[in-house]
Amino acid sequence: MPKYRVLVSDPISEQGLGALLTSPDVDVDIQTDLAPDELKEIIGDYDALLVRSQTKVTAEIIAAGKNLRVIGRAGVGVDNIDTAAATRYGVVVINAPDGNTISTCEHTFAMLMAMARKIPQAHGKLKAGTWDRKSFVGVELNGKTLGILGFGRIGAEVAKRALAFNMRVLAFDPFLTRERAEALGVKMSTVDEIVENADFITVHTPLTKETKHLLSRDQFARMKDGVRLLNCARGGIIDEKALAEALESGKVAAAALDVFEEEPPLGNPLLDYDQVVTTPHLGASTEEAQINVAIDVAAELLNILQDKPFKNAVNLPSLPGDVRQALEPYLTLAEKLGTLVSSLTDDSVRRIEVTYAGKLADGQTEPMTRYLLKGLLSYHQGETVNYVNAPFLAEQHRIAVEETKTTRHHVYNNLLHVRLVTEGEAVTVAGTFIDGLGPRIVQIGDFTVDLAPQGVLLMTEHRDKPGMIGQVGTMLGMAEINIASMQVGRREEGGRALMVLQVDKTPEEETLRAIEKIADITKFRDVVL
Ligand SMILES: NC(=O)C1=CN([C@@H]2O[C@H](COP(=O)(O)OP(=O)(O)OC[C@H]3O[C@@H](n4cnc5c(N)ncnc54)[C@H](O)[C@@H]3O)[C@@H](O)[C@H]2O)C=CC1
Ligand SMILES: O=C(O)CCC(=O)C(=O)O
Repeated sequence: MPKYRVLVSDPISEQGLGALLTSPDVDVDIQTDLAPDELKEIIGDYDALLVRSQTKVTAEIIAAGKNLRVIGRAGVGVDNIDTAAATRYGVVVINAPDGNTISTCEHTFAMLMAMARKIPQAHGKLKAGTWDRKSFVGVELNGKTLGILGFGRIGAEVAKRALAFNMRVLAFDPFLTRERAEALGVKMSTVDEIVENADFITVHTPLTKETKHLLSRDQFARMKDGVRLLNCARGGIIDEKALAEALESGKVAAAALDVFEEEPPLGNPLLDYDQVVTTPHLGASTEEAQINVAIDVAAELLNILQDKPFKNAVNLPSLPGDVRQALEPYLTLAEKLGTLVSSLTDDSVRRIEVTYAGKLADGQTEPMTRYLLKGLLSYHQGETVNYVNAPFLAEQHRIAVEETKTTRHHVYNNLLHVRLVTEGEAVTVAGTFIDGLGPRIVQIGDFTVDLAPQGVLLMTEHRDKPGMIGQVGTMLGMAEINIASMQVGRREEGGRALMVLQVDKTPEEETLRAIEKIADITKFRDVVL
């Protein structure tokens, strides 16, 4: 009996979806002609939704997806998915960033050459019966300067091909380093340098607030006369109105467009210009790319559904496999400490102070804080909290999160210390990971303890006096609750003391309340880790 239901709502290569289609855990429904209302009506039945670019995954659809855990995009751009809404609802959004790089790069290059040699125009005229050799004089690429805005996967592949055609390549990307540019044989440049010096300019960024109209009137005014532009990334990176004016004036000699601000671009005046070579968003439309992206997204989707590590989440910071593996034990520890510290107070939480000490301070701490918040918030909010939405929910509850790192600790090689500050008090726990022993809780409040973070914990704070352990033990015995292990600690003889019992199952409410009422027990808590 399959455990998970996956809805595929756009045409995606079935060959590539093999891993999903053959998994005994998964039931796949392919329905590629759903209207938005129909999708909204049925999405509640599915654990995962798999789309290409046609399906608009709006906040409304995500809200209706009561069981939705993951949305997969068979491709790179996720602008058809409301990722902010997905984060709010704790739904992971994944994409397939590698599978269509080469196809999109090759398409860009095909467009570049088609534009330079006016191939589509000449083709059309000849097919219409006219042998015209005068109207289609083109330009060579040899020796020309190509400016690349956005030097990620596709931009870098375009550069390699341009260099093979003996072009000079200028590149701008906020993450491009001089060393990498030099190694690839391109010149690291500013946007202005590209705008002012390039014969051809191609954009390969995502569409964001910063890249919207990256090339607009101001930039066109500073370009070389007769510059040629390409957009095989996202409509809107080049300002379409400004482009139309620049084509009109002759400033821009030609443009090659695979993408548009509105798709399909019905009535878009750019389609009327003879100098515009165009395709209907075909960058990734090859047999290979469609199989590759489907394979990648199917594998990741399955990983998420089966709670295995995954890497291509768009709304979660990505962790290289080895980093994730090294962090794994601490992630579990962090989540358990979050639950434990939350169980120690009933007040509303204002601030969480997390200290990463020893070797924990050397690496990435964000994932541990995320897991800690998940444990902490789910103590009160249950299953609505997950690793995706925990930081968002903390922010929404106005819980301040403060991280401190200190590379040394006088006792432990690694220590995760959590102080939770509420309106009226502050409670503290700490844990460590000991090789050969596993995760250990080493501090509860101001008491030193040593216990594995697992199972049912009963914790009392009481006055240190004879008979306290016996009274609690007797009550548990009468309720047939077996004690697996016990820790006691005290500040000083006759002073405040702590008892932590690990028991085999959670006692009934009346047993818990009876223990709580024992004279000299000042605080009593139970928690399942
Ligand atoms: N036409 C089509 O069918 C396809 C289009 N695409 C689109 O191509 C674009 C690039 O894809 P990839 O190279 O795979 O992505 P990528 O993530 O590998 O590269 C994008 C690069 O843009 C850079 N960038 C971001 N903001 C920038 C800015 N303001 N100025 C300059 N660079 C900036 C990033 O640092 C990154 O290196 C995406 O928008 C994607 O959706 C991708 C595949 C197919
Ligand atoms: O699915 C497609 O063909 C569109 C590909 C695309 O634009 C992307 O991957 O960003």
